[in-house]
Amino acid sequence: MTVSNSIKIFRTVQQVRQWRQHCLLNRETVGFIPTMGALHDGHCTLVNQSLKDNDRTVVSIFVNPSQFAPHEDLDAYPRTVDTDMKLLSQKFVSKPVDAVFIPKITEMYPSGITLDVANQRGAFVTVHGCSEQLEGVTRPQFFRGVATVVTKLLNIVTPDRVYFGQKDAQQCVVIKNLVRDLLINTEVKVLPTLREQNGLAMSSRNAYLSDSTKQESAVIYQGLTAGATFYEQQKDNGAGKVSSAEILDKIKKVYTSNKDFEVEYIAVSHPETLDDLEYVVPGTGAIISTAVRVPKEDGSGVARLIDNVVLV
Ligand SMILES: Nc1ncnc2c1ncn2[C@@H]1O[C@H](COP(=O)(O)OP(=O)(O)OP(=O)(O)O)[C@@H](O)[C@H]1O
Ligand SMILES: CC(C)(CO)[C@@H](O)C(=O)[O-]
Ligand code: BAL
Repeated sequence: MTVSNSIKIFRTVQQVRQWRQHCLLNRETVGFIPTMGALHDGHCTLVNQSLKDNDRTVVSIFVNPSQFAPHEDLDAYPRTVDTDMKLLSQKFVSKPVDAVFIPKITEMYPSGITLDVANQRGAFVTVHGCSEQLEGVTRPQFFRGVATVVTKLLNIVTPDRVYFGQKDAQQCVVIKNLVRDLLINTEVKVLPTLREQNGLAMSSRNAYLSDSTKQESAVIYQGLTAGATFYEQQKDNGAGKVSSAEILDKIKKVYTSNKDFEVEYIAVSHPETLDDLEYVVPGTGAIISTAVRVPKEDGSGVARLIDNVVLV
């Protein structure tokens, strides 16, 4: 166990468990933020909330292979541990995070792992619902991989509270389901999406984009906002329910303005089950979510950006 600027860096499960045991003996609550690194201000809002809510805060940085399909960007995914550590030591002036867990793949997957979607050795936690919708259509391995790694991480850290971002809305639903279904004694907190000034959701994958594409990608949130504004207007006019087709229409009109972007899906879904909704009923609300493929700066293909807005 090494200490850097008072932040403990753990590489093994055993080290985290010892530390957690210590917190328990001292009756200290623990907040946990799982990440894949390449930290940005969106991650920092999760960390800040944990620092406020808990006596101790631990962040994990682990690019989890089992949630990537073989053709996805596992190798290219930004790995910036040194910068991440600087940010975690400098950004939070009142109180730094207590610990960072940076395991190797073998530490997290002691029986090995294969990335073959049909036979995912090592990724075995399935969560009912959600896996065949939205993100699950294009990334069938994603939810099994996320559910597996988050279960492992929660088993290791056993935090009082765990923090996720609304940007990954479907992931949040999957994790809430798994915490409930596997009777895990941790409170799941979901915090709002932090955005760039132009509205683009902050994301580690934004590092793939040129400045001009980042500017143009503002259209993603503009479209979602057009849908949300239409919904609010209908609601204000006293509509008992609002047609999803009409909401989608407003969004699509905005999206046609950019021909280089390929819209993978736009969906109006139930906020808890993520089932497709024909109508949105005020009070129950909905999530409008989207995935858009935009050109990468280095010409090596496309980056897949996801975003969503919540209707109430
Ligand atoms: N803009 C944001 N606002 C709030 N939370 C965020 C934001 N971006 C990511 N998070 C949350 O941070 C946690 C760790 O996410 P991750 O490390 O995958 O970063 P990311 O920016 O989502 O990366 P990616 O580009 O791979 O989607 C997740 O719970 C995620 O939802
Ligand atoms: C939750 C998570 C850390 C699991 O690898 C990842 O999916 C992420 O960063 O959103
Ligand atoms: N933040 C989601 C992680 C992923 O896209 O793999």
